[in-house]
Amino acid sequence: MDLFQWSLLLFSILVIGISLLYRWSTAFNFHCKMALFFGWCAFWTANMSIFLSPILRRNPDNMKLLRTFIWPLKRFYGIKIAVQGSENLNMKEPYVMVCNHQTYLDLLGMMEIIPDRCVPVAKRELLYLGLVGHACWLSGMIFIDRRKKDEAREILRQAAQTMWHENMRIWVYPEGTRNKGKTLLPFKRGAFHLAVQAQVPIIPVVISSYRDFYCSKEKRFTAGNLKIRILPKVDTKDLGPEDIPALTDSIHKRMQDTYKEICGGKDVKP
Ligand SMILES: CCCCCCCCCCCCCC(=O)SCCNC(=O)CCNC(=O)[C@H](O)C(C)(C)COP(=O)(O)OP(=O)(O)OC[C@H]1O[C@@H](n2cnc3c(N)ncnc32)[C@H](O)[C@@H]1OP(=O)(O)O
Ligand SMILES: CCCCCCCC/C=C\CCCCCCCC(=O)OC[C@@H](O)COP(=O)(O)O
Repeated sequence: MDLFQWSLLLFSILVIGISLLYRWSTAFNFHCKMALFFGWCAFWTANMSIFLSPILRRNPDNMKLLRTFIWPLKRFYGIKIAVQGSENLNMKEPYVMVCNHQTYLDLLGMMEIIPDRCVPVAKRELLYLGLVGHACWLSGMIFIDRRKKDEAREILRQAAQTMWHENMRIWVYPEGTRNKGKTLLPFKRGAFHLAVQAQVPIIPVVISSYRDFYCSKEKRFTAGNLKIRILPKVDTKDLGPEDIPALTDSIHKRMQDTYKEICGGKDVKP
């Protein structure tokens, strides 16, 4: 091989090496940040469960603790969260909040705006995460088994009865699961039945796409900006079960349009 061929070979090795290193370091960075996320949540919930359970009773007020624990995470990650429409939460009465669900990181956005005495509806599997589950239970979260649909509806019916009595707000991810698609999934009806049964307003919340700074498939997680838009309340007064399909569809459409708007006017991949 002459000098030119040697230098070509060396150059190719360098380019491949640097791009591999970059890929590995991006993936390494991603895994470290995700480990921090789960480790952080596990650490604080375990502390809450072990040290505070003797003095705490199951109460939605304990959500304040989870909210405080989570708060520093966005700083570590360099995620700037811009909230629009927070005035729409200035209500004393109970309400149901519905929000789109993309990744576990939605917890950061949720805890940024979740009002006092508001608890999420969560999948029952969370309860089985030991001390994490216990802390969630202590915070008054509502657990449903998504496979036992009748039981889930009954749990929500009971929640509807206690919302006024206990002055509670409830946060539901109406897509029912995390969604990495370009558009919102069709909504499950539980949140809307809940609001109609309790005769409380619904407040739609939309979180913008994470794709600029986070993608689990590409193992990419950098600093970035997130927008949260809280939409005006939708009244459910005098609505009955027959109105639920139309109510669900109209809120889905508003949230879908808002998602598109806050993601820069285009369908995007989170
Ligand atoms: C440091 C800090 C750490 C913090 C760590 C932890 C933080 C943790 C945060 C946790 C975040 C965790 C986040 C998570 O875990 S998200 C996952 C859990 N959450 C959900 O799944 C909520 C969304 N799901 C629903 O709302 C479903 O509807 C349910 C599960 C209730 C039923 O499922 P199903 O598949 O059956 O629902 P369908 O909508 O297709 O409806 C089918 C039919 O049933 C009718 N129907 C529906 N509902 C009701 C009702 N209530 N009363 C009377 N009827 C009702 C409906 O009209 C329809 O009938 P028709 O209209 O076609 O005739
Ligand atoms: C480096 C990995 C280490 C893993 C250690 C696991 C220990 C668990 C520690 C902390 C748990 C934090 C709990 C975060 C819960 C976020 C709730 C959530 O967003 O659940 C997803 C659910 O809405 C929908 O579930 P699916 O999309 O149907 O599934």
